[in-house]
Amino acid sequence: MIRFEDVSKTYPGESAAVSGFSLEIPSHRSVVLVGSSGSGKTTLLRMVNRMVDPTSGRVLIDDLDVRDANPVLLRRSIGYVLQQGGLLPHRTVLDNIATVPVLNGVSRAKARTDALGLLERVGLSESLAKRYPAELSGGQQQRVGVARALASDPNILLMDEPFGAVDPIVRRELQDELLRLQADLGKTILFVTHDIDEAFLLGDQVVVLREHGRIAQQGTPEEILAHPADDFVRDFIGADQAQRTLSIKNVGGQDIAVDGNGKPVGVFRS
Ligand SMILES: Nc1ncnc2c1ncn2[C@@H]1O[C@H](COP(=O)(O)OP(=O)(O)OP(=O)(O)O)[C@@H](O)[C@H]1O
Repeated sequence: MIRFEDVSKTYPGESAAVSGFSLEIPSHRSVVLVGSSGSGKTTLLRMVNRMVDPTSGRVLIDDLDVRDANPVLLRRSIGYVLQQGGLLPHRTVLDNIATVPVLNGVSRAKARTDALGLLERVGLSESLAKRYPAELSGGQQQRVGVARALASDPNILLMDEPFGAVDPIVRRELQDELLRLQADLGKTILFVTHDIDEAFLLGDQVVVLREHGRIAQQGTPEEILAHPADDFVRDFIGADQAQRTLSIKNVGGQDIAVDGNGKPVGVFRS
């Protein structure tokens, strides 16, 4: 469990990036922070592994104040996936994945064998193991980034716009892969995005942020979609947009769903 207790962060010379944010992320669940650029998402995520220390308030992991943890060991114990993969350019795919286990004292041979298993887990062929990051597609790099984050078998995964830089089709594949992995592994995931559709797809709970990390609404995707808290949330989720407004049309005895423009989007099955 991760708990943010009334945390604020003001960077030197700036107005508050985050102001009075509190949230509990239950173990084995995925929570998505979604908000516009500058709403404080990355700042909040980085408070968990102490890449950012709050100006006030505290962050707890299973009742341990992260400020009492050694930052290096804390970071090694938490998986972290970034938008650009964050892979080490001069290390092969296999050694990128094996890096943290080796730092944690696992033998290089075992770490490499485990890394091969992880490649398969994230849907990559073993034939990529000896390549360097620059020899991979963007989507493959992100998969390696996920494998690397999983390598030390962390309880917590922090994911900062991990699929933001790939095209929509690859992005959808990566999202499906993450859902499959999460069904298997049950990690505690804190995921950051500015894409509300991604948030609804991946989050057990979704937290919609306004500026300064203020929570506009938190709930399941269903709750937020069914009952947006206010006009800010309604606008943010596009509740009134044609593609979210569905109705039923009967065509030759078959019920189909059409959006607000009358465009068919699906079929009802009994
Ligand atoms: N190291 C820093 N020094 C000064 N100001 C910072 C620093 N990091 C972030 N900020 C500021 O804090 C605010 C929140 O930034 P943050 O990156 O947390 O937001 P975000 O929601 O993740 O944005 P994005 O979606 O663009 O990544 C912004 O106004 C940003 O300019």
